Amino acid sequence: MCQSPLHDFLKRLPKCEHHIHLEGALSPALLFKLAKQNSITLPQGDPAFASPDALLSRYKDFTSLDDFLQYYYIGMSALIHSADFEALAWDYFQHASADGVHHAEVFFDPQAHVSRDVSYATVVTGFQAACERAEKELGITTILTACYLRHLPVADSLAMFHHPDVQESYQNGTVKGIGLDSSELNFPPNLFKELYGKASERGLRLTSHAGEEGPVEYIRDALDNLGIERIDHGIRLADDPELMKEVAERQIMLSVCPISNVVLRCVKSVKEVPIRKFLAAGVRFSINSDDPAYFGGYILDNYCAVHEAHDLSIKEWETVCRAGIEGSWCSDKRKGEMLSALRILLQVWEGK
Ligand SMILES: Nc1ncnc2[nH]cnc12
Ligand SMILES: [Zn+2]
Repeated sequence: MCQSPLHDFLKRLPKCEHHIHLEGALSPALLFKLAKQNSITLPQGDPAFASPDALLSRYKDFTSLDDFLQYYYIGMSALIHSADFEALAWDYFQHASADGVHHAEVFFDPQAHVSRDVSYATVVTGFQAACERAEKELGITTILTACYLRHLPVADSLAMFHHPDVQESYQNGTVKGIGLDSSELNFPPNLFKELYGKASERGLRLTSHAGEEGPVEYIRDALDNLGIERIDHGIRLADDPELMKEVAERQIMLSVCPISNVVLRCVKSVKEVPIRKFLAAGVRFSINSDDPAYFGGYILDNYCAVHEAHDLSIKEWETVCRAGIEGSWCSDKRKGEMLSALRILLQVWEGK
């Protein structure tokens, strides 16, 4: 818990999370439990896999995005049955609820499972069950977004997109958007122009990681060639004031992940995340956890870290919270409910 007098206020803000990879919510404890249940052998040669505690310690030492990703993909090897995916997502939703999340737009990586012979239907059935439970038991509304892996050949992403089960999930609305993730450097967004064109024709929501480890030119590329309506991370946007102005004018939201940026060494500290530049330029952004089980912080930890580093006023927190609600892909009715919750919180807080 942070020491700020605003901790309770930050916790009670009606938060929307837009950047959380469900596979990144796999704690070492759950990973080891599922690996045992499913008779999966974890890498013997790496001392990090000696125990859940050893793995947690290794997570404190990531040197780059790719260094993290090797553990992220190994971790997934423990996920086999629908019930495993459901347990994973349910674990995340419970954390999210405790942190004051009202609406969560969650990523998953279909290619990383299908390549291990775990079917798309198995993955989606499990995640969807947890989403339904989150709405019923925790009042959290959800949207599932399928991310495509940019380190794999483009043809793989197209084959996945056209798979009948994937098309069915887009048709019936179980999965509403697509994203692009994994290793960023040397995999510019324009490689995936055809994929995004097809997704746009299908009426899907479009987002992409850009400007995390990669340069600001990848953000321009993703906007121009993929037609994205949201930018995941996007911290390099501050390197190009003209583009920053355009993103602000077009009301394109960034899903910023401050603790992730520090842990993966994209910045030296949360102070270096350009929160104040974005606020000054009118760039809309939300604050998110990315891969909470790997980076040691869920969404509220990220809010607290931003507060500690940038000392936002109540008015500025209102701006951030409102941008997150308005930039969500849920219905206007749902946005209205969250905006009322924000209004009520602000009234109560002013009266204190
Ligand atoms: N931070 C991140 N960047 C790119 N791909 C990811 N997949 C999971 N987390 C990621
Ligand atoms: Zn991410």
